[in-house]
Amino acid sequence: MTEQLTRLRDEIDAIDNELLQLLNTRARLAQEIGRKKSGTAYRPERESQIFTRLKQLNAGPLSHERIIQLFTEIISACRALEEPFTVAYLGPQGTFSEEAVTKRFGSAINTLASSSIDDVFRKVESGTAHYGVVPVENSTEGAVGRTMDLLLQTPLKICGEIELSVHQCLMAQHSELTKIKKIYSHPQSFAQCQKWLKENLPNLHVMDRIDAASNADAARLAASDPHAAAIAGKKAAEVFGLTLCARNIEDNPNNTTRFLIIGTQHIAPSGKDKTSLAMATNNRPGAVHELLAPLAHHRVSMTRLESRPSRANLWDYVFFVDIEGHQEDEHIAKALQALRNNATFLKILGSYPAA
Ligand SMILES: O=C(O)C(=O)C[C@]1(C(=O)O)C=C[C@@H](O)C=C1
Repeated sequence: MTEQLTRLRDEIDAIDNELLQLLNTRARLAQEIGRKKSGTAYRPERESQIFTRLKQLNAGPLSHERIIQLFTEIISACRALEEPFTVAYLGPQGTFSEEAVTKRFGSAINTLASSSIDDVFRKVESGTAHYGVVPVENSTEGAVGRTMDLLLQTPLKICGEIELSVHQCLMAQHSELTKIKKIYSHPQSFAQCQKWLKENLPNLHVMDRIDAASNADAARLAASDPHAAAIAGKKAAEVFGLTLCARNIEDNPNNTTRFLIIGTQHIAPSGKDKTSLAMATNNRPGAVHELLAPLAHHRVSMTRLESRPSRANLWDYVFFVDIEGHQEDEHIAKALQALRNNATFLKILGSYPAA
């Protein structure tokens, strides 16, 4: 080893020693905050402010994304010292929902894989889990109707949102593509990877594509067959001990799924928030225009508008609206009051930091 290399490694050792001390000092401060504050340890508004500040300060060479990932783990470890908590998500293990949980909460939490979106809501409502993570919309597939229907009925609040780039990978027991005779995946994932499959595995017939209940299930099946591969997220490869043969094989690299964090907690303003609402109005010409007019009047930006058939009456609709701002911001509070006067039904689903 050259002298220069030894010197550089000595410098890294010295920095690691400092980092170690600083991390434990940070952990002790978090413990002290945990003893002093009332309520739960998880404060998404504070975490969002920390990330915004770090992104502003970060001069590289580490990317913003890497910095957020590293600090998510640091905060996750500190939070766990304050209070361990459990997050339920749409399972099985190895799904994109699980990736979303780790992206936001880090790995120092307990997770509970649940069999359905209903089951995630039930686990949080009954107190079995402190928070739940459910998909709400995908940039190519659209809204997840079941999540929206349950938001109408539940006493729970939206406490946060997570945006996850959905990257599909081909995985198998080995990386020899020539040995692969069949592929398992969820039909939606097959649809998202058509072009790659045609170009890279042209000898595989459509008949050799076998639908699975979920991507994670596909990975589980491929793990027991040396002639099979699966298309799934990279988390599934970790869970089932598979080799990644190809990454990012989706036709549209911007495919994103948005998840909601649901819980019982009221989230304080972070300075960059969203508020989600569900509303209904009379079924007559111009009613929707009138209903939403207060948003324009109070200069509130709407980031999403989605309608769902109401379960109560045929041809009645519920409108799901996301706006920029927190319900405690003055102009938002005024707009909400005006909306309440116009609507036949209004439910504030939650105010939370924007992803
Ligand atoms: O500031 C707090 O309330 C903390 O508990 C500290 C801390 C952190 O590690 O920075 C940990 C958990 C919270 O979700 C937010 C921040």
